[in-house]
Amino acid sequence: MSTNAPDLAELERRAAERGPVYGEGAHIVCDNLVRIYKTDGIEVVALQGLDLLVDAGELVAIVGASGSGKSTLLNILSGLDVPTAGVARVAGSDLLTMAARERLRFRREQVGFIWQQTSRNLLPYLTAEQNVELPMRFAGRSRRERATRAAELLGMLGVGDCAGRRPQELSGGQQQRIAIAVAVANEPHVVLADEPTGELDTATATEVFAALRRVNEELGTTAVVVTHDAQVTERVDRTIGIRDGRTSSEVRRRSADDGTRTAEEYAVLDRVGRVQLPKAFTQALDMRDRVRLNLETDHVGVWPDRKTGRKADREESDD
Ligand SMILES: Nc1ncnc2c1ncn2[C@@H]1O[C@H](COP(=O)(O)OP(=O)(O)OP(=O)(O)O)[C@@H](O)[C@H]1O
Repeated sequence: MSTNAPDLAELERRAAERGPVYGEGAHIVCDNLVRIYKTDGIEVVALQGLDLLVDAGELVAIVGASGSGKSTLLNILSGLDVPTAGVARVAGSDLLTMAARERLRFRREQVGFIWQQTSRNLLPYLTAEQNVELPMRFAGRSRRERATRAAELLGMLGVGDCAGRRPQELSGGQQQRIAIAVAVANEPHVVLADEPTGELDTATATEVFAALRRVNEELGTTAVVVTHDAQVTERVDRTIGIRDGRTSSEVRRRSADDGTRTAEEYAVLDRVGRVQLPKAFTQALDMRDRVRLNLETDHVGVWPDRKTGRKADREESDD
């Protein structure tokens, strides 16, 4: 062995010198997250190295084409599904290494989930109030505490008058607002919603999204919403685009002092320096296989490779 090899103390010193760990301080951390489904010997890579950071108290929307991996991501973050590889952490809980008992507790107490299908969120034979109390019963809360919190949440979400009614006696919008109350009953760190307004008309969808926003603002619950609803994406500050199982783009919206909203689109730069160019850009310039890069003082230029770009071929044959 070379006498120059670093000893243990030196290796520890070097490790301590490295910068902060990726996602340190973030509430939700996905680092190179992979989920492969195996059915009948066929492998489907639903997530292929997805990176995502969400801060505590944020409300973010996730968008993407059908099959891009949105539901897979939410199922992992909610503890329903286990990733194949990578890192997934929610409020400090490691979703890869969690034991079964911890996972059950995580699902009951740390996250709340709202499904698109109103019928999936509530038990049909219980009243709205009983539905909200149920997760608190599982968490061992007293009868009085359960009743007080259920009444507070239903009132806050504008469905206090529905407390004694069963789901079939309620509209879709009322059911979804009660589902939000159920999801946050145990004061979870995070609420996850998969197309919560997907089955609703525009006016009702607005009310349901307003209820979700209220929970985010007033209770401080971090919220991640998968949606196709432009109304939702226009109202959140951050919309994350997923393409082929990876985070590909991000739109940040800000409100100016006069109330107007401005949107800026970003591409995601991952830790190893990869950027996914939007399909519209690569198609417009016929970029494929490889591109030429140029470092300028304040930006990086990306050009189609003259040899592979079909337009370039045509231009060359025209010369
Ligand atoms: N349980 C499963 N077994 C096998 N393949 C699956 C399973 N769940 C999802 N997939 C596959 O993983 C990929 C991602 O699916 P996912 O449901 O996460 O996409 P999505 O973006 O939520 O789509 P949609 O908007 O249609 O709901 C798809 O190719 C899908 O067919």
